[in-house]
Amino acid sequence: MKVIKFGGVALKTTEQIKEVKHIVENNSGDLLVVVSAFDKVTDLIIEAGQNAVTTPNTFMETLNTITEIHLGFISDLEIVKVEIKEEVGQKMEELKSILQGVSLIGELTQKTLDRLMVFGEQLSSIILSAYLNIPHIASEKLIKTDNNFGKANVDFESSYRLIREAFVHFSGKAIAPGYIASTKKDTLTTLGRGGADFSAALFAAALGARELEVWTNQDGFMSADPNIINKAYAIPSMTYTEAMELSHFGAQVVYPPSLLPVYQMGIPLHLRNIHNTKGEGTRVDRGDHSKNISPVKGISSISNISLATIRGLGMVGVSGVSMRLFSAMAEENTSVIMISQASSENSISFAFDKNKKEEVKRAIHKEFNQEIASGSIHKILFEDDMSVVAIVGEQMKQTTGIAGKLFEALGRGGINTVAIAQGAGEQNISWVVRTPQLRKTLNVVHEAFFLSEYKQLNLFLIGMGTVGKDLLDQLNQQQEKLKKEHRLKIRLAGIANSRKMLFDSNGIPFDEYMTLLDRDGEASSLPSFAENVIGLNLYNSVFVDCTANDQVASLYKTFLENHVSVVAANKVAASSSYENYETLKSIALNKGAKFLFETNVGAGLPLISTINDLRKSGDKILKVQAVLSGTLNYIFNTISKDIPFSKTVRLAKEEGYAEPDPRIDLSGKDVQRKVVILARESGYRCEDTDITVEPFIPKTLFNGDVDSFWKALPGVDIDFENRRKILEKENKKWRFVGTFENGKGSCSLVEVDSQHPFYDLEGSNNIVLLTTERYKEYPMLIKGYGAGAAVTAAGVFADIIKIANI
Ligand SMILES: NC(=O)C1=CN([C@@H]2O[C@H](COP(=O)(O)OP(=O)(O)OC[C@H]3O[C@@H](n4cnc5c(N)ncnc54)[C@H](O)[C@@H]3O)[C@@H](O)[C@H]2O)C=CC1
Ligand SMILES: N[C@@H](CC=O)C(=O)O
Repeated sequence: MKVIKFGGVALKTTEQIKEVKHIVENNSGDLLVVVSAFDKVTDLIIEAGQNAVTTPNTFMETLNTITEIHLGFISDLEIVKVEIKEEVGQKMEELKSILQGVSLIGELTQKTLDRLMVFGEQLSSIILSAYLNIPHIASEKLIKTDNNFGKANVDFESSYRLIREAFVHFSGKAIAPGYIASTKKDTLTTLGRGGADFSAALFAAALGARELEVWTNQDGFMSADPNIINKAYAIPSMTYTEAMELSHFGAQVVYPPSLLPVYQMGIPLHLRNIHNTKGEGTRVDRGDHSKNISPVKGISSISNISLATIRGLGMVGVSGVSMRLFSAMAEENTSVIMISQASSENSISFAFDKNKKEEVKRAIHKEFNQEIASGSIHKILFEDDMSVVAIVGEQMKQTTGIAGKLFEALGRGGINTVAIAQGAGEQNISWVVRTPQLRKTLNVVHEAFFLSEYKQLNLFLIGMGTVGKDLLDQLNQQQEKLKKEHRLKIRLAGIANSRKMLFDSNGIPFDEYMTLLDRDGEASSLPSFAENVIGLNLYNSVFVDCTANDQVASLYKTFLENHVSVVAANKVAASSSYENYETLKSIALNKGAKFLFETNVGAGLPLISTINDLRKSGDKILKVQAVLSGTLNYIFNTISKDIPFSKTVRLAKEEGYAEPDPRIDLSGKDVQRKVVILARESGYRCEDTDITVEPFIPKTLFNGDVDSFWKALPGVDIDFENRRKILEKENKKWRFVGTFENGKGSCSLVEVDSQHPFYDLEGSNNIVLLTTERYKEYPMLIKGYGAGAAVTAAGVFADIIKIANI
């Protein structure tokens, strides 16, 4: 014998019902088909009952809809038996007269509601019996319950006996309505919403079925809620305990009480999807599932939860507090979904359905009246808009590090866990989060336990000039390699230039971003960019700043506070006031985000990271002497009798070395910023006023706007040429040198001879001499390209990858 159950969602359309017929016909051997009401019918019956109470006769409209649904199926399924139409007509008359009674009395008791609701399953089983051409069995006569109407408790012994007696000579196929039952005195009852699963499980258990197959519109138990996680997949197999745990914490695949009868009798449960009949579904049985790759089987979650916390020193060491609390909840018929109690016992928190808040309040105040009055319970706190999330798996108890991995992932995702619980059975860890963080929580945990094959970063980039564009090209070229060799996926979730911005949480293709930005982008606005980044709430979000803009730099604080890491090519933030620099660093630390700006000094050269590594290993930076401007070094290497100073500046701009506003380079400001950043990273509380700058061109050039600067610039060419000739004769070179010692420093143009370590410094190269306690006599030397699109973009890229920790 096999039992197959079809839920209402699998009985939604004529096509689905035709599929049901295939499934039934393809099952050879003895078969019992258990059915729910047709889709939506139970809800319509409840609606009709409620209408009957409030406004007499308005139920007729709903009743007509119910009639139409059933007659519609009879006609579409081409059921020609006249008796079926008559039987359905009779049932509808019966239903109507009960509704009229409800309307007259103006009251709808749970008992009467049960009386109404049985019609759904009765009608569907009558029609399907005719369509499938198999006999119909009256389940209500075989499943016996108490009179707890609405969700009656099953009398297993009597039910099993009656079912076995009814089937003693059975062979072939039959159909039975699910959900409905009756008391000892034959009063009709129901088994609770979803109870048709339960009926099927009772039949399967009583008859020792070889399998119970349940057809819904889902592929089975999923690794996480597929409405939230689009990468969720069906779990092929699991134990009864795992299924029970997942169901308890919100996985709505099978009605949880149904698991007990099949578990007790060891009957395999197979969950299938009517929309995917070829799919494997999920098998729940006593088999050994320990060979599964992940010890965590699935994640489930329940929203619409409230959390109550009771605090009081008077609870410490007092026995029976929990017992009293939960008995009080039981008296109010309130189910406690999760409990968390600190070992100090001075507080206990529990999660429950938010609709039960009044009952919970009443129960606490009634039970702990005296303790509240005496102050031994001093605080009762209710928090709404909560969700409970659980990871479930029987193998979790044999695996160390699950909790560590879970809470590390949550921490990195910036998710605050409000309460935590893990039973001694170690088959689940459940925790409470605020509902707005639920989506991110599920993503983070799903990735940590199920998709750890790939790590994903979500990038948001502002600035698509020299550096930004090159970065996007490099990301495009490297993406496959990163996926293959490092299991890292980089998703471009948002971009902006000064005109437009575009977001797509599924990823903007790296090779099409400009076309898409132009076509679909909205007007650029920094506050709205930040709102989008934070609103999207994607895990592993990274903001990348490839502008030189101070307004963009002012967004970092908000990003870091919201656990979005920041990678900045822009030097404004790290060289702003020490207070701001320190604040950003400490927010990043506290929020588990990263604030990285390696390219702020020496472009792609590993300067900041080297200084950090030296300091972490106990070294102390004593002095730094450096050439830090790619632009200036290029200018002083390029200037000649044929190429005047003003032209070298233009060339530096064209080469992509100069700042968007080249006056920042020529004024020495850019080098001053870099020295400030190096001093700070070396551990000194340095402000820009601690680093003096000696200008080498007249300050008047910096008055006015950039256009007037370009116009005035050739005015200094003759003076420069005269100075250059003398320098050439002396076989010297100009180097703009930045230096600091003990947190104080300077930037100035220095003439170096061929003996000087900075003499041979080609093109736009930078050089840095680090004198430390360990590198004292022979300072450490770092040298190489100090500006330019490719090397800077590569430096930004390296910072991004550091965030992924691969
Ligand atoms: N070019 C280089 O060699 C290096 C540059 N950097 C830094 O990288 C940053 C970018 O430099 P480049 O790419 O060379 O400059 P760029 O001028 O070529 O690009 C900057 C881009 O930012 C855009 N932008 C400015 N404000 C914006 C806003 N509010 N919203 C959207 N977009 C905005 C501009 O339209 C421009 O396209 C600068 O902070 C620079 O100091 C750092 C190391 C080396
Ligand atoms: N304008 C800068 C670019 C790098 O920081 C320079 O020329 O060094």
